Amino acid sequence: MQLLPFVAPRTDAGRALVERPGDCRLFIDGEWRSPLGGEWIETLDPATGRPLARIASGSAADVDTAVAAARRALSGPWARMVPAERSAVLARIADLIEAEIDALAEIESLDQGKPLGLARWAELPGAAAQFRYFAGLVHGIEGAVVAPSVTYQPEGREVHAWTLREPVGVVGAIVPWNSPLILTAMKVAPALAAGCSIVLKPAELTSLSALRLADIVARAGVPKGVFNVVTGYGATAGAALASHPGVDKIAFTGSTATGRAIVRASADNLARVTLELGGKSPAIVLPDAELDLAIPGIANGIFGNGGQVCVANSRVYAHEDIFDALVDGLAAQAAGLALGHQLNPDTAMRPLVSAAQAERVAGFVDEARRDGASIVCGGDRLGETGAFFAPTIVADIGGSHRISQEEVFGPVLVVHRYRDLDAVVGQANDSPYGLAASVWTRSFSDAHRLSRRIEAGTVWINTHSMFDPALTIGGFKQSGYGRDSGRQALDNYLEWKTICAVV
Ligand SMILES: NC(=O)C1=CN([C@@H]2O[C@H](COP(=O)(O)OP(=O)(O)OC[C@H]3O[C@@H](n4cnc5c(N)ncnc54)[C@H](O)[C@@H]3O)[C@@H](O)[C@H]2O)C=CC1
Ligand SMILES: O=C(O)/C=C/C=C(\O)C(=O)O
Repeated sequence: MQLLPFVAPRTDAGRALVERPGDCRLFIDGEWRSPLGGEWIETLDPATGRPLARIASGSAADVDTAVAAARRALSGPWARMVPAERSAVLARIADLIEAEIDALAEIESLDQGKPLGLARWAELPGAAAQFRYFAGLVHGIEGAVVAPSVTYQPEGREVHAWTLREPVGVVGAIVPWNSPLILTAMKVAPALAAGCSIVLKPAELTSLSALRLADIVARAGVPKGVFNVVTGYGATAGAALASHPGVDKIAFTGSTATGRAIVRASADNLARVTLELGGKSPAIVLPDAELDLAIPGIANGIFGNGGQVCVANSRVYAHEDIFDALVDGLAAQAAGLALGHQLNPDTAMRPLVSAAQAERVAGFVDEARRDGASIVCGGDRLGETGAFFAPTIVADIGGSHRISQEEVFGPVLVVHRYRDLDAVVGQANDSPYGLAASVWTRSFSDAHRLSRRIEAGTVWINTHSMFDPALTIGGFKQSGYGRDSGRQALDNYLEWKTICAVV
């Protein structure tokens, strides 16, 4: 298959990555610093395998320095800033992301492999929107006046009590590589809004947009030490941050296995932890579904961003009356997706984040094939670097097979046929995960009843993967705990303090 070719970047930032790969240092205490251990990691364009930059490989010593800076910053001007000022700084971050969005989009697209249009028109506006939304919520941080019923106050005195919200302290934010800047914004915006200081550890494959964000955050007026970025591997920089006694809270998005490791690493410090983990989200298609909506919606939910989306609808349960029409329609959508370099404006299906990820995805599909599954379309790695994976539909495989149960994190859809709606709810819920689901039907009453029975943090009706800063997102079961986005996310970064006074 012919892949759409590389197209030269249009911004200075994009051209610099392609033409002059340089070194990207750590951002600690308001300064760019070389890693103490002197180690670097090469970051590649996943489509071509060509180097874009070297990022610093942060060590435990770098994490120590960053956490110390973040602790000092907690008693600095950021914590004392009045809400209107802090809100204005967050809004300025949003303004700067928007002003520099073309450069940021090329950085994100080249580094991560996502189509330029997805970065430019969806994810980066989404990142700016997170900062704008939490800029608004800064004004809503408030406690309550409480009327206690205690009877043991001294004669003639009164008891007055009230609650305050205070920043939780130093936040260690660890984010993955699938949607780097928006997932970073989902942690950093509410943490800043709450008055916390932050040490961010981006994914080693995709750190470039986080480093550009550090520059933006500083220019927006966030004081030094409040926002620090330590790039590096999970096993070194990530593990050091997760176990650091100076960190009050860990906010993590990534795999369930690493989520467990983070809980273990933070246990001795009893750091507060929120986890947005893996998923195996089902789409349930009823016999009366509008296929004109369901086919492109489900195709986008699994093939968009190469299926590297935590909420991707990687399992479909289609009623037998519409199964063939749905699967034919999905296969036609898959066939219409042009694979190519992420900067090519005609590319719809991008390379996966790395050749290793494509290899992992191929492992799932090959195993299903060996176990008797039908490969309706796709099924193979493509391209010079092997990072491309064709959009794939797998049928005729049981619900307990690994490909129906585990997070593949690639453009691979498993389709199951059902007859009985009650039984299909059980099948949809037969998963260790509970991140998201969708229901496709013309009957709002069926959709409403089903959505109450599905074990998932989000249930979409006649759509999938619809994100908004105001809509909280997070998992049931082993998809994690705590929430990103929405008012609920702000709570992750705030403590309650009770004041009780005899007057
Ligand atoms: N649900 C989601 O949003 C994501 C799910 N995944 C799943 O995980 C699979 C493997 O991808 P990985 O890159 O290995 O995911 P990962 O969960 O290990 O990586 C996410 C982040 O955690 C960091 N990390 C890794 N080990 C760590 C540790 N011991 N302590 C602290 N931080 C650590 C990484 O450096 C990265 O910044 C994917 O194929 C996919 O199935 C991966 C990324 C996101
Ligand atoms: O585009 C958005 O607004 C959010 C994207 C989020 C993901 O890709 C994810 O959580 O995996």
